[in-house]
Amino acid sequence: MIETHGLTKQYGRKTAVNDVSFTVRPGQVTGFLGPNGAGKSTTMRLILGLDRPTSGTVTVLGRSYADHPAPLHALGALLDAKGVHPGRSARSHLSALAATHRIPVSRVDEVLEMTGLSSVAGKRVGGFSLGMGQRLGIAAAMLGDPQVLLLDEPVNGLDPDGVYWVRRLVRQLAAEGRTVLLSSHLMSEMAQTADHVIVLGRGKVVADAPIGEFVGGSGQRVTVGSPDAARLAAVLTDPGAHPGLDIESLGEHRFSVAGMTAAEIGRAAVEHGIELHELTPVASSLEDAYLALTRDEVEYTTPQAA
Ligand SMILES: Nc1ncnc2c1ncn2[C@@H]1O[C@H](COP(=O)(O)OP(=O)(O)OP(=O)(O)O)[C@@H](O)[C@H]1O
Repeated sequence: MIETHGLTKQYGRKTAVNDVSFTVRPGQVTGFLGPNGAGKSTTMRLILGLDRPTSGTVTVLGRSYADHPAPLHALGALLDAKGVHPGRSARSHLSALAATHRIPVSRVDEVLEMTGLSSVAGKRVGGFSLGMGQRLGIAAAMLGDPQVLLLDEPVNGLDPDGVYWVRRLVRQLAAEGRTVLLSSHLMSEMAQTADHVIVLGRGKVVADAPIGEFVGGSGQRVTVGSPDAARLAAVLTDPGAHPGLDIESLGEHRFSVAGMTAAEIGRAAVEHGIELHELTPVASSLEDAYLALTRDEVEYTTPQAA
């Protein structure tokens, strides 16, 4: 379990994390999302005691990370996969880490095996690919068999096989009752991995919900196709007819509607004698829900493509 209460971090005049309170529960994978600069890395550093909060508290298994007598057994973290001496071998890196906690060498071999690195255990880390470096970072996080895992962009640089492996690993760790906090910018991957999502925007929590609720809450859209699309759109948007309706054009003969069911649109078309060629409810994705929520929270925006 990770708990934050009123967690705030200021760097000079910049408030990177602003009064953030959340609980990351055991037995599930919690996705940690947010646009660039939203405060995810800062929050993770605060959880790990690598930075001191300006105010508020953060605990791991009921106490601050620094107060754990053997922190590697409480929390394993993957923050920056490049933070390893390049001249060392994977095995010597893990062995040095293990020695700080009197973790037996047999556990080093176990995590090398678990992460698929046994065959390259003696090779210099400097020659590792990004994906191998990520695997080594995950091996280090797993070394102390911790109850809590904090993984910042663990699939970054991994090939599809590696992405699948991380997904299965984190699902298994959660099924064992561990607490897993996982950040990623890959929404499709997150949708397949997380049970719960916490979304930050400009340093604040903008969503904290089970993934189904988060995706469902953004509402369903219906794609409508008609040779008389403009007239149908005009009927639907007739003032007062359907307040809160949102229509997006998808070309001359198609548009997308939020705020009405397919049945309601079909009925309106029949009532006005308008021919329909398509009426498709489209389940929104995690990506849709995320983009809708964070549209106003993005600190560094990209100009819209024309
Ligand atoms: N050491 C620092 N000094 C000054 N400002 C900082 C520092 N660390 C982070 N910031 C600022 O705090 C804000 C939050 O940054 P943070 O790295 O936590 O965001 P993030 O959500 O992890 O972003 P990304 O997805 O890009 O990794 C940003 O505006 C960043 O510029």
